[in-house]
Amino acid sequence: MAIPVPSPKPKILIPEKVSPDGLALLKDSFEVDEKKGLSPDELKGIIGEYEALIVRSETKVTAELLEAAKKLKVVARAGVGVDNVDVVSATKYGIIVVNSPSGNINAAAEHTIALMMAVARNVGDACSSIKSGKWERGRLVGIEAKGKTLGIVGLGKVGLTVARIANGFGMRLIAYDPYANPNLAAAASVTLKPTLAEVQKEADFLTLHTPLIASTKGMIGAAELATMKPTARILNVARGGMIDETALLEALNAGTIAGAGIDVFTSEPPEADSPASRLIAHPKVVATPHLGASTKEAQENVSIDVCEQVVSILSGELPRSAVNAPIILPEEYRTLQPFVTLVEKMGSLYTQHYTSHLTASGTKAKDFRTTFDITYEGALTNLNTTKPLFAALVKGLLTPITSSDGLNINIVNAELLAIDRGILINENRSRENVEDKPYSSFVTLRARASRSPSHQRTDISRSNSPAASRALARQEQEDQVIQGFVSGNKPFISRLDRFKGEFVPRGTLLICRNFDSCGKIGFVGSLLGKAGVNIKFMNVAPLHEDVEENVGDVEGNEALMILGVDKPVGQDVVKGLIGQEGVLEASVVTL
Ligand SMILES: NC(=O)c1ccc[n+]([C@@H]2O[C@H](COP(=O)([O-])OP(=O)(O)OC[C@H]3O[C@@H](n4cnc5c(N)ncnc54)[C@H](O)[C@@H]3O)[C@@H](O)[C@H]2O)c1
Ligand SMILES: O=C(O)[C@H](O)COP(=O)(O)O
Repeated sequence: MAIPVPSPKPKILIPEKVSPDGLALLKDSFEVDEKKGLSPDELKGIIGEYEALIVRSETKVTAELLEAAKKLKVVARAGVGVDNVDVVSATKYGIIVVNSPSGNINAAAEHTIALMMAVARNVGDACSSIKSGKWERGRLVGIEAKGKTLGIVGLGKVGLTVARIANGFGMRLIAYDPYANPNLAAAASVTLKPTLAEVQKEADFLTLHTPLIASTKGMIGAAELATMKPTARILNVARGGMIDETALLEALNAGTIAGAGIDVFTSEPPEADSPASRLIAHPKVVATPHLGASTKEAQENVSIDVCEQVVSILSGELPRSAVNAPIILPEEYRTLQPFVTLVEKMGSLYTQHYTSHLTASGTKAKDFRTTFDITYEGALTNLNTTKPLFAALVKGLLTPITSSDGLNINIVNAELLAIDRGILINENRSRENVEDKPYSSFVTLRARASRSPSHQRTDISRSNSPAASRALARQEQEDQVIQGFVSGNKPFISRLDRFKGEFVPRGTLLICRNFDSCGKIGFVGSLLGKAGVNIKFMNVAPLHEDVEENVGDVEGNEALMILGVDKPVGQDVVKGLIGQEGVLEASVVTL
């Protein structure tokens, strides 16, 4: 009689130090190999045997490694940041990437407070001094946190936790975060300021808690440091690259900044003789080697969180925090995919356009609102569920302002994430006849100027009285509106703000509001040409008829110019456009 050969257990590779608490969940059903210190070539040589890979921030999960990982189903990051994982390649190979977005929040917040107190009381300098046999009580007098102003940049999960702890120290709390939930800020006694400049100017301690994204890269440079108090101290437990390390070094040397507490660096570990390594050596700096998440408790949390998800995936179930999770289930794919793409692009266009446009006064107008109506018309009203569209909208709205690390939006968690951010989305279906339009379904996204109930607008629009018509015109002026449709499986935007005009939401777009008169196109084209930017297509959108009918002549001669360009347009070029030749406002978006 043939003896059945037991099928081998699936294998899991762990090339870094991950807490054993999570690994214990794996050991019965899987073969768990903990192999530290592998070179990239050694890792590539063995990865083909494994179905799961669990890493922290040190293992580089490259496209080359993933290509060799023929059996791999999941890469689990025991922490938040997936900067070390090539997520695009993982998605291409059908490998799910999961992380633990909240397991180390408290650890990062407490580490920030540890650095703040160490910098306030010269703990680093005092420790080196006493260890070298000195007794320098006079030189090492510090300051107290009580009564001082803590400026928080980025009031998300870690920023809010820092605020709550610092509140207990009796500090005054101010923050800059254009997308923060005002209710959560108020509950933590934090006053939100409209600009980073105000926070910089008032802060005795300035602490950074944003993701590293285009808008935060180098956000604290020489100009920003120059506006801070010379007694101010600066803290970074978020990501290297947000503070210009050379500028900070110069400010510390010049005595225009009093100290710094730094856990993260542009390059880790920092190269010898780099600005980062000179900062680390500076007596006014307390530095730690990316230890924000390195507590026993946080490591237990993240390890259990990701190991549970590895078990789910290897058992054929959906994980709770997949970085590259699908928004749509396979059976819905065919009908919904083009609309999911459209709605996600509308959300992303909303956030980028309304929070990055430069106006004639030269100031950046951040106008991110939190109450939205999304209306599905035509064939879309017959859908069984709009959950994927809702998730796509939340993803579109939030992705431009969050790094891929922290935000894994899918149909399961979209509503919760929106609520966390204080975002209210009313979904409506309208059976209005769209047969006269060149498409069968379209979607309207309306960000309300105030939290007025969604039915109010319908009531106004049904009335024919002049007063109601004026009220409608006012609302049209104040609401921010984006409308789109799908034709031939391709998404189109048909209205942006008060302007109608069809364009494909893809690539980099320069969007200018200008007086509708001759010469604009030539002017913008020549400025872009000088900057080496090529125009791929352009579209002029006049005022939308709803607005035109009701507003009269006041702004009737304005139009929107949308230019598809072949590369990003620098802020200096955008600034050069505004106020010239009737260009009133401009924004650059990448979709
Ligand atoms: N040092 C460590 O070991 C460690 C540990 C955990 C987290 N982190 C890092 O800490 C940072 C914060 O993490 P989190 O979990 O609180 O993230 P989060 O997404 O919860 O919060 C980030 C906040 O930044 C805000 N923001 C985005 N762009 C902004 C801008 N231009 N200006 C001002 N605010 C802006 C967002 O609105 C959000 O509220 C991340 O960079 C994360 O990678 C580091
Ligand atoms: O992204 C994170 O979770 C933190 O930066 C911690 O990274 P680590 O797991 O390498 O300590």
